[in-house]
Amino acid sequence: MSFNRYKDIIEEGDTVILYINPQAMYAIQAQSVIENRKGEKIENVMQTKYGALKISSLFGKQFGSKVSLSNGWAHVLYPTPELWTQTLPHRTQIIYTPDISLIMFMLELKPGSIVVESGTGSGSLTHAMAFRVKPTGHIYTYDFHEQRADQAQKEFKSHGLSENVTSQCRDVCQNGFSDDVIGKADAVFLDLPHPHLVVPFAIKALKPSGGGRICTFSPCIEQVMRTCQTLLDHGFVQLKTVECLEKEYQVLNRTVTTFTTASRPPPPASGPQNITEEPGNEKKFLACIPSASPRGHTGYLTTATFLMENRPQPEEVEIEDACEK
Ligand SMILES: C[S@@+](CC[C@H](N)C(=O)[O-])C[C@H]1O[C@@H](n2cnc3c(N)ncnc32)[C@H](O)[C@@H]1O
Repeated sequence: MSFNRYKDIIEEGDTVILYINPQAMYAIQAQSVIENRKGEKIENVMQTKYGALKISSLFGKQFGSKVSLSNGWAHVLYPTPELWTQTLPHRTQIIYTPDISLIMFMLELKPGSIVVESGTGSGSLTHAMAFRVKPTGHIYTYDFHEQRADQAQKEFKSHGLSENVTSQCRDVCQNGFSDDVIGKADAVFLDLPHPHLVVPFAIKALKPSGGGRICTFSPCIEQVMRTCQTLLDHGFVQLKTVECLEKEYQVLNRTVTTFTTASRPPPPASGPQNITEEPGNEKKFLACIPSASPRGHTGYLTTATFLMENRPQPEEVEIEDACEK
């Protein structure tokens, strides 16, 4: 299975997105047999709101086709990074597609880019970035939580992304990035509690030619202020902080009844009135209506460019101790 190369037919071991409707989508591992709690091998049957699905019934089916559930139907889709972000098992808070698109745009990622990322978290952003920089680019991603780093590594492998992603367990606030990335990165992305502590290490990771980009994701403005000050102190320029707020519109059929002066019913007396609308006064049209519950704040994205000539001398830079924070 590979997110990188499309295939047509579902086989054992593939990751498949079971799409019932926009609110009910599941990432499933196509395995015919699984172990139950007692360690016994049993047939893998998935339960959904619309009934059961025998996973082995998917083998040989084409991605995109319609499949029967015991009380309905669904479509089986090929996994893309966007669908994965909507269905992945959450081990942490994750970054969603609207922020992801903006991050990749602001970091100027393209095929061949080398990116250093921390923390890996649930790997939502990593999948999208790996897809963007393939076939020759690479994402080096770090998380200090051992199980998260291991699980992410397993997912990158099973999704065929190992050629484009290296995942390591490491505390980047304390120890910076590993030696193999020093001077290699076109871009650094930080989504962890103290991004300002990582700025000096980010400089080491960025290409010495300069012009490298950094982006940090921070849920609160105090963290943004601290990060911006540190970026300025370390020679970054073109600082910009943005917040990505998605406003969704629904396109719906609507009907309004218009009244001419002659056909307008008299003002109601007391009690309920039975107003019958005259034919010909109804107007049907397509309306564009803002969603009743727009998505709210996720985080602030701060980007900046590193200029080599602005690089501070070693004695000018103090690397703060993470333990003091
Ligand atoms: C919010 S999650 C990242 C989510 C990720 N961007 C995604 O889209 O799935 C933050 C991660 O940073 C990791 N982290 C926090 N401090 C760290 C540090 N000092 N070094 C490395 N990882 C760290 C946490 O373990 C956590 O998994």
